[in-house]
Amino acid sequence: MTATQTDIQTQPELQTNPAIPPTIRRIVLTGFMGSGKSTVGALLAERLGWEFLDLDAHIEARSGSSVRDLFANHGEPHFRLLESSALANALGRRNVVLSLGGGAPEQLTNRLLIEQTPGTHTIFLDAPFPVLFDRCVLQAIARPVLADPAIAEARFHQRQPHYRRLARLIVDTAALSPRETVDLLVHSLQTRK
Ligand SMILES: Nc1ncnc2c1ncn2[C@@H]1O[C@H](COP(=O)(O)OP(=O)(O)OP(=O)(O)O)[C@@H](O)[C@H]1O
Ligand SMILES: O=C(O)C1=C[C@@H](O)[C@@H](O)[C@H](O)C1
Ligand SMILES: [Mg+2]
Repeated sequence: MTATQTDIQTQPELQTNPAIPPTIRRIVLTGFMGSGKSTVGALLAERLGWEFLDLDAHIEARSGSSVRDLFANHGEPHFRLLESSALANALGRRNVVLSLGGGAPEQLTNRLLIEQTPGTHTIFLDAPFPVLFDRCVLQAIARPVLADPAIAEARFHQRQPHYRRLARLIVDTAALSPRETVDLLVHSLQTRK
């Protein structure tokens, strides 16, 4: 553990409702499947006292179907249309931590929406593909895009530049727990000028 992480964990004032710059109106978490967007997003929202919105759950609520059924019954292109529409809707909210699906930044229109919505602070949760793959295998969540690991790894590499370009902050989560990742994010947000 680094000195910075130790310092963060021993500062009790960082634990609840930390003040972050008022110019940040929403935090968007991006990264590949298994990077922890949903897990970290929920914890971060709790720490900030903000709403948490998971884009996959938002799509499921709006369509009345699971992500798995949307892929299986209508195909990925249809899912991507619903994802773009749900994203546009979600970006209208303030004081929200929005966790994207891993593929949302593949679409140019989605990247433009994220970049051009004022007050949006995007954070890229990164880790090497094998780490992410192992995390996903341990979870009982259906991820259609992981069905063929070789294709999934190719998409991981294709997406990396998009994740990076969108991000104000990039965090390598490979050696961190979800809690340590949140501590790091809160500290970074608080010290942002
Ligand atoms: N440092 C970490 N940060 C976040 N999650 C971690 C970390 N280490 C291990 N994990 C675990 O990895 C899994 C990440 O799953 P999660 O569903 O949050 O990923 P995701 O990025 O939302 O994936 P998807 O794009 O498929 O929605 C969880 O089981 C979480 O506990
Ligand atoms: O990386 C992807 O393409 C996906 C990630 C998940 O969050 C879901 O949005 C869906 O399974 C597709
Ligand atoms: Mg998720």
